[in-house]
Amino acid sequence: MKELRDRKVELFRQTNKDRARLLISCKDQPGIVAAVSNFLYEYGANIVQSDQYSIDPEGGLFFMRIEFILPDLKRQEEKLEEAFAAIGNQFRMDWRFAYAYDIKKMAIFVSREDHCLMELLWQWQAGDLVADIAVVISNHPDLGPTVEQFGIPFYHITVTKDAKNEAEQKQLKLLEEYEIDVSVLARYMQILSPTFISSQPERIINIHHSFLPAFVGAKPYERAYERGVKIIGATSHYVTDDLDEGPIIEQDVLRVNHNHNAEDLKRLGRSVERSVLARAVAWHLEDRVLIHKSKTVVFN
Ligand SMILES: Nc1nc2c(c(=O)[nH]1)N[C@@H](CN(C=O)c1ccc(C(=O)N[C@@H](CCC(=O)O)C(=O)O)cc1)CN2
Repeated sequence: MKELRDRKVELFRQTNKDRARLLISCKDQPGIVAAVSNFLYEYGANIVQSDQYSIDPEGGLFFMRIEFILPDLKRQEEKLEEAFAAIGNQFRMDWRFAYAYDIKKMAIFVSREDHCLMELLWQWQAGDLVADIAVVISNHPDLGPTVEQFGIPFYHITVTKDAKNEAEQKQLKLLEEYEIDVSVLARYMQILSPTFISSQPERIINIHHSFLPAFVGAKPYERAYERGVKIIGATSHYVTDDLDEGPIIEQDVLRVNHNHNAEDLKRLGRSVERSVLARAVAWHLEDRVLIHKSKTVVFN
């Protein structure tokens, strides 16, 4: 299976060696699309996907994701970005280029529940999730053997209420050592400190096992059962200091009824959690998610 994955990743790299994405947000005004598309045309690029969105009522904000092919891209990266700076300045843009061949390094944090972790590992092993899953970190030892079967390093770092900071320092050291681009909390049941979050801004993705904003925090299924809900759900969001209130990337729901107890809700919810997290992670890896204040624009 490793050979299959390696072949798929290498094929992805070859197929996408000239593919780049340009992500833009700025104050909406006439001429942006023309200026950007003309710049790419004059630079010899072929635009293969272009999405944009304007929020008028909230002060006229413009968001754009444009995907293009530019022959011999790797050699032109620096000059391309230097040349685009003039347009960025002209429209006062927040902008960045992302390159498909820069496959993101991912850390997965997990506690004891394995379903979200396994979904990511299965998709990664099949080559469907294009990431370099460099390390799995857990506050429990249970999933070590499972992870190591995939050939991925596993670190058990105990987290206690009295020594959370020490644990986080060890975690952060690993993220630095593995040069992690994105961390995924796959049912990781520890609240991260502001210090930890600020070291990875807008690069920590969580799966919360409820249809937020309902049932923020711990034990959402038990609370949903007590409330007598007819729908359960899952929400994937970026992690911020405000628990489970970060920008939402993806959500989904499932109908339930009076026949289902709390354990049934957990069982039924697991499939929703897995698919919601996998979509959210894939969109982040493909640079399809733009964040604005407490919300996202997802060009999927
Ligand atoms: N700063 C943030 N940290 C985390 C977030 C977040 O949005 N901001 N999301 C959570 C995930 N989560 C629900 O999805 C969650 C996890 C843990 C808890 C909690 O109360 N944990 C206790 C310890 C519980 C235990 O030891 O089993 C705690 O940390 O004190 C609530 C919600 C991940 N982290």
